[in-house]
Amino acid sequence: MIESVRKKQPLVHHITNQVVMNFTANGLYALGAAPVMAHAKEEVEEMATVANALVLNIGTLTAEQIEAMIIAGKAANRAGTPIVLDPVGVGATSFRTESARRILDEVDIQMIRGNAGEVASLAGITMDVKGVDGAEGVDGVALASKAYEILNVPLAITGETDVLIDDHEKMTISNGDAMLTKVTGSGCLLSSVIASFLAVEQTLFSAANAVGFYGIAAERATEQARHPGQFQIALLDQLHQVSGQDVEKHIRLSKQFIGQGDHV
Ligand SMILES: Nc1ncnc2c1ncn2[C@@H]1O[C@H](COP(=O)(O)OP(=O)(O)O)[C@@H](O)[C@H]1O
Ligand SMILES: Cc1ncsc1CCOP(=O)(O)O
Ligand SMILES: [Mg+2]
Repeated sequence: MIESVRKKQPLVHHITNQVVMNFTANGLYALGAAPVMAHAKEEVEEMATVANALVLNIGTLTAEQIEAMIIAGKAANRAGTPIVLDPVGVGATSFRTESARRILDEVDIQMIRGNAGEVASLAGITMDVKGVDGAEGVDGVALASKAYEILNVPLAITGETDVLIDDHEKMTISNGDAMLTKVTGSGCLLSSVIASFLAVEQTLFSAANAVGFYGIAAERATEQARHPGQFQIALLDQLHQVSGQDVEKHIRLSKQFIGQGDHV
């Protein structure tokens, strides 16, 4: 799958937060995609129409930016372009929670990627969320079915184990390294990596492949860099180097088929 991404070099339009813009752009260039950050209401419709995927990330949201996200989202929907929503910090403030829910009401989202605290809050499942980091000790695997039942949008809930869910399947992926939690933007970059893969193939397996690819890159990065600063750079280097064969060989993925009624 990563080889198809590198071949296609998908244009990934981002409306994203101010903290992670540079890191995200570098991460996408490193893996072989083409990022563009375009936020102005006056241009997002045009940009989303030509892009191969759209990322809506509410990390440093403003009222005007949410308007731009809805304009871009509707344009992407008209073009059949996949959209990933990163609900950064949902649950921490009511503005974040209400804005993310408004986006979900007005735009068809192909995948929500967030930590367990964010996804639970978005679904209205009670949890304690502070800032933009996940709630402590929350089991994403247990949360996934309940949250999917409520939100009815494919989910990637990340943490020590990542869980992806749609109508048909639930998948867990246990690649990655805790060092990812020491670098700001590691979740945001993953959302953009998923969007790059969905630009090539709009399936849950494609998103799972993106999560595995990213986790393997992080594992290799920690072999070279034991501290956060070096790790951030090593991660970019590994996103450039990990191959499709590496993913096939090292992905730790388990699948569970979902029959009728299993979500309940
Ligand atoms: N304890 C952990 N061990 C290994 N990987 C982790 C751990 N916590 C998070 N990750 C990985 O870090 C990346 C970002 O996930 P997460 O920290 O949940 O996002 P966010 O930064 O949005 O809170 C994902 O690839 C996830 O698998
Ligand atoms: C620290 C911070 N504050 C607002 S957005 C942001 C970045 C969050 O990035 P991530 O969720 O990927 O760690
Ligand atoms: Mg995040």
